[in-house]
Amino acid sequence: MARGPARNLLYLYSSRNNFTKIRAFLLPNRFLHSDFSNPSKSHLFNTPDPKFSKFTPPHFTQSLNYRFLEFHRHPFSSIVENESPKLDSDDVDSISDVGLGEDGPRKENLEPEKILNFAQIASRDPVEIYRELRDAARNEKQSRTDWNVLVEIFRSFAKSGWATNQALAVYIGASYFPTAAHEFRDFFFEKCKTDIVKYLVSLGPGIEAEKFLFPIFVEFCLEEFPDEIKRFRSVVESADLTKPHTWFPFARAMKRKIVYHCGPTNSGKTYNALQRCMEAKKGIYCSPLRLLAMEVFDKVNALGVYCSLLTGQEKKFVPFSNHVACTVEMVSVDELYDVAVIDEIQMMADPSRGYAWTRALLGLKADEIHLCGDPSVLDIVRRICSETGDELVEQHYDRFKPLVVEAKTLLGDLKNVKSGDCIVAFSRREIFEVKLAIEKYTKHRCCVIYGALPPETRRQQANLFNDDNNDYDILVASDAVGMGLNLHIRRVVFYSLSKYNGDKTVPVPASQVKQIAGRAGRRGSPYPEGLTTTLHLEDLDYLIECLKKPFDEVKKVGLFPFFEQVELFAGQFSDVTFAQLLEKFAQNCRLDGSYFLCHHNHIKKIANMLEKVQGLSLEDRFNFCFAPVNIRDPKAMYHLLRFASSYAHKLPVNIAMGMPKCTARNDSELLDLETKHQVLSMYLWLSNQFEEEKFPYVKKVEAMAVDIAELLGDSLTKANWKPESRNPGKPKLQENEIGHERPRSLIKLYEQRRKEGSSAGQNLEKVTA
Ligand SMILES: Nc1ncnc2c1ncn2[C@@H]1O[C@H](COP(=O)(O)OP(=O)(O)OP(=O)(O)O)[C@@H](O)[C@H]1O
Ligand SMILES: [Mg+2]
Repeated sequence: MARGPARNLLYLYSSRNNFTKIRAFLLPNRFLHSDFSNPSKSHLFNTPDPKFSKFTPPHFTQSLNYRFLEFHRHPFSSIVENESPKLDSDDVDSISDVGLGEDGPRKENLEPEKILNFAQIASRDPVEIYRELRDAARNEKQSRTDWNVLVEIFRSFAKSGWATNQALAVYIGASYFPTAAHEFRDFFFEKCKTDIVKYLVSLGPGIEAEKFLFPIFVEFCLEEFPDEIKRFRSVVESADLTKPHTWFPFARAMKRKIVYHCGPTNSGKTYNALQRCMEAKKGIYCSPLRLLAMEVFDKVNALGVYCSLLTGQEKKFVPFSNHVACTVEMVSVDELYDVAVIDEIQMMADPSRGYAWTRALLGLKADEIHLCGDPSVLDIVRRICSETGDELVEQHYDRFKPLVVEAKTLLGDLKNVKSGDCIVAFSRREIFEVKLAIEKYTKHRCCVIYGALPPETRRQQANLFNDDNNDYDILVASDAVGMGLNLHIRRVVFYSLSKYNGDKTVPVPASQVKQIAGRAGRRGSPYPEGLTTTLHLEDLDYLIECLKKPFDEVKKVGLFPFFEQVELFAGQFSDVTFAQLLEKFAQNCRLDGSYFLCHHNHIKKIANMLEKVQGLSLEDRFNFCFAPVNIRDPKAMYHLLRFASSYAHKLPVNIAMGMPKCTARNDSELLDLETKHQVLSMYLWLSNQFEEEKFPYVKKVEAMAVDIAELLGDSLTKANWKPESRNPGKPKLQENEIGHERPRSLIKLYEQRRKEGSSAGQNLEKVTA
């Protein structure tokens, strides 16, 4: 296809290819982005080609090389990649010459000469445009209408998310961008030239104009703000979380084999991975929960393989053991293992704790690593393995027995519960309401499991439920039941399918519904075939929808900086609090496209509370902030503050907490026991993070924790009172007179209101207020 200058113009306004895309290879920066994101296609642009000669003046290549270096080194490659035009040879060949396209800027009625002029402006080197403006004596006069459009264009530029992101690439920070954009506007207004203004006006306010202005803006910034750029650059470089696989050179030096056991719940993933681990000379099992680490510790030892236990709270060293069961946060990336198991690998995407799984996968020094989990992170694990150079073997599993949905439901009446049922509710309050109602209106007795209970108590309740020789044949549980415990559940009944997320009540995500429902029917239990249903008929459709839904593919997994990285970053600032430092880190850190920075509001809340404690080093603060504490429980927070103060004053940290004498007689006594156990658990955790001599009461605290866990278990088996709320501000569900039936399905209301077109969150808040 012959391409003369006239045809080149038509390329610009092709109807099949949008304007941006085509303009992309006419402008140096766009050109570069293509080059950068897809080196294999770079020949399209780098080879001197007569067909583009009109748009590639000789100095262009020079300026391109310079930019290429800049962008190549810049940290936000993912941003640039996302923005890069996907231009390939087909794009060029398929450009039709039928006329103007829909996507172009207001060009429909432009005369050919104007198009030609604009094409020339669009294709000019921004460096040259910038210099021309800079060297101009003053602005050329513009019409009022054009001026007004120009003002709008610059207003939109200053607020542009796209430009703000792109500016990071040249180390103009997001907080500095508005100032820089403002100065740029003043500069432009002072020097503007009619042909450029006309071209901008033809584009109008929006992304097209922003993309045209941006490279000129960059030239302006490089010349005007070298100090700011330098400062921001060193801040950004010290918050570099890109290429996390390079943080573990020893693991990278190894030839590791990764085996991904991929499948739904109850399909034998953990069983098979553990078998392999037990056969190895030296193995480690990384658990998502303390409870599960304890289960594996017991199981492996019972099978005759010596195994130690390591969690934040306890270190049980078994003599001669070469195996260890630990919580994933505690895994050592220094020790060498033959086989490692990382359970529930999909937790890599957990907004708060994901970093611990990512670290284990990237950093473990093991010849063989077995990952167990659902398929949601399979793709990202493939990507990570191609970066790390590890071999990946995939083993896919199906459920031993399919999960059956009971369409009848409980018809809204808890009297229809049957032996072996697990009723799942999503708040402590609902759990106790359900227990109370079942025990009042039926002959069944209930065990309870929820997140605030110590693992020992959850286990005791699980054993009580699994044991056939007692009346405790119903389990009432929160989502804490979704992972870890070996439970003999015949049927999972969802009391509701909505959950308070700390802000508002929302439907429970499908992946969680699947995980919980999948607990019904376990191989080796008296009920190998699982059933699931809902209390209310109107929730059934949502349950079925969730179970049918394929697993969402995870696009990003969590990361969090090590202390050393935070320390390096802290060196850039003086006079900022630790919470502010974390905030700044989050604003400035650089991440590759497959990673996100884990939520750290919890850490910031503790950091703020500890701000008034003098004498803690940065490292002490960092460690205290990870303490396992319920930030919504003021008593627990008070004890943490007290521990940190004693530690800072170099005093022995004491527990100073009375021991309850008897089981709880009401809900507030039960809440008190829960808090007391959490405080003891926190003490033990801290004693493992800091020098033990600073926490001299570990033995006493361990004994107290065992006693309280027992008291909690005994209290729960007797509990027959109405629940209280630890957090009075939290929305409560409506209660009906007898307190065991919800009046209406929240999910149904949610769906209905969503159909009506208003926002789900607002609606549910109305329902739950
Ligand atoms: N080959 C096997 N022989 C005997 N028991 C098995 C076998 N495979 C699995 N089991 C038992 O089946 C149950 C479910 O297996 P496992 O815990 O490995 O499933 P999973 O896929 O990891 O489920 P989850 O997602 O719930 O963790 C366990 O009690 C396990 O001991
Ligand atoms: Mg498992």
